[in-house]
Amino acid sequence: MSLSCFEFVDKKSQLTLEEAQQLLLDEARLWHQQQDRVHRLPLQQALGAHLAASLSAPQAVPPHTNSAMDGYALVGASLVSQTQWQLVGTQLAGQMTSHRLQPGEAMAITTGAALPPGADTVVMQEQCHVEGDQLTIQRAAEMRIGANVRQAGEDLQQGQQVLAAGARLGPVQLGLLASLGCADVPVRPALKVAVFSTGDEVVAAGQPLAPGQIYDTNRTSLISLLQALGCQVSDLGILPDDQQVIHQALAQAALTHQLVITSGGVSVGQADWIKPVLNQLGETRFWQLAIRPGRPFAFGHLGQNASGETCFFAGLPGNPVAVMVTFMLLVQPLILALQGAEAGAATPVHAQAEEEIKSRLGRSDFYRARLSTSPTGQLSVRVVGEQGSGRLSSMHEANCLVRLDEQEALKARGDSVRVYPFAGFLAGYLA
Ligand SMILES: Nc1nc2c(c(=O)[nH]1)N[C@H]1C(S)=C(S)[C@@H](COP(=O)(O)OP(=O)(O)OC[C@H]3O[C@@H](n4cnc5c(N)ncnc54)[C@H](O)[C@@H]3O)O[C@H]1N2
Ligand code: MOO
Repeated sequence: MSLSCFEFVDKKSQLTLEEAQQLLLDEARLWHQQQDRVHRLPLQQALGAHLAASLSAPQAVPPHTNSAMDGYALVGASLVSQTQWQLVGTQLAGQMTSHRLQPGEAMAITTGAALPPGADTVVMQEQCHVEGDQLTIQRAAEMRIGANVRQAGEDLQQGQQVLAAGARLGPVQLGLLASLGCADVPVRPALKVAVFSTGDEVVAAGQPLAPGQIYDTNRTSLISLLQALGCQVSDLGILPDDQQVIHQALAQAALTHQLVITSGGVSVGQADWIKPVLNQLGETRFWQLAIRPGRPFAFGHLGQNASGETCFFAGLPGNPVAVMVTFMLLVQPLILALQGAEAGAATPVHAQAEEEIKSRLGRSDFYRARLSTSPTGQLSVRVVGEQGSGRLSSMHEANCLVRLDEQEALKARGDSVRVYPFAGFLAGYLA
């Protein structure tokens, strides 16, 4: 809890967002050089994981040339010379006839069935007429040779790189690997992350509130954000504003995790113990950023865990919106990098300001806002709701953050502004 009434700020010691992001990515790169963590997961357990190695197609997809329609397979050149074809059998999906079709012959075929030898064209059933074993085709001469046929390897060729190392495995990527017959994949193991809330005033949901107390918002937000990134999360509860207890709890958590995250107690108040404890247990790599919300943000190391790996620490501010914003801008890129992702921090898009926007202070200001698309495809954005960093309800109204830097103190209506859509952060698979 911050009890100090004065705000003394040494602006020179505050990193910009980009400086902080770069430092986090450098730390993650170093960490990866020190250990080569790979394990194999069955495809259906690999959602959200990152590939540890690039993967090439062991075989072509589709493996055989096949029909895209239910209909009749024939020799395409015969469409101009014939008016009738003799039906010589049926090829269902999963079957493989050895009969080689001659120009005057046709074979009934279903969607997905391999083309019989000699055939190169399929005519849709709806354009055909069958009597006995004789097939006639409406406007046969207008048909395209090669119509309704999917060539072997037209989706993926054998040996072609399908996914690069670091790719995030979402539903699309997992489907692609399944189409190649992969039963399991080499991935980076899920990051083990411990989450604490801190503060004497903070109470877990389900308990009665005494005067002066509030419910714990941040643990729930953080745990769900971490789960969406595929982390293995330990919910370690709420710590009181007590240096000894915090010291003990962080030291213990550092033994079995790769990242420990706290919220609250990271500012300059009399009861803010996070920074001193971080310095006792390990080291602070940076503290205080030139962003709002989220200036008090501590990043560092808590020494080594029981596996000999560096255990990272992120001390987020207590205000619930500052938690969300610093997670999106800083913790998420760190986690993605530690989990071996190829993508870095989210990049902004540009949109027209629907109204004037003023920056409030000499740092990067992130406003909760709503991004819309006009019928002509023009992106526009307006700030929504109250911007106090304790006011989570305006986060719910918003679908993006608008960023105004120190040198962009005022944006007029119609000016272009930088926007970070939540979809880019929260969907994760887009990263
Ligand atoms: N003199 C100064 N005071 C403050 C500064 C500063 O630079 N100088 N920075 C302000 C900013 S910016 C923020 S953000 C806060 C961050 O302070 P702390 O990280 O020490 O956080 P607390 O003081 O513990 O809490 C802030 C606020 O958030 C509420 N909180 C805390 N944890 C939770 C939780 N789990 N769920 C819901 N709400 C929580 C807490 O009750 C406070 O209201 O410091 C400013 N002060
Ligand atoms: O981190 Mo604070 O007020 O900038 O929310």
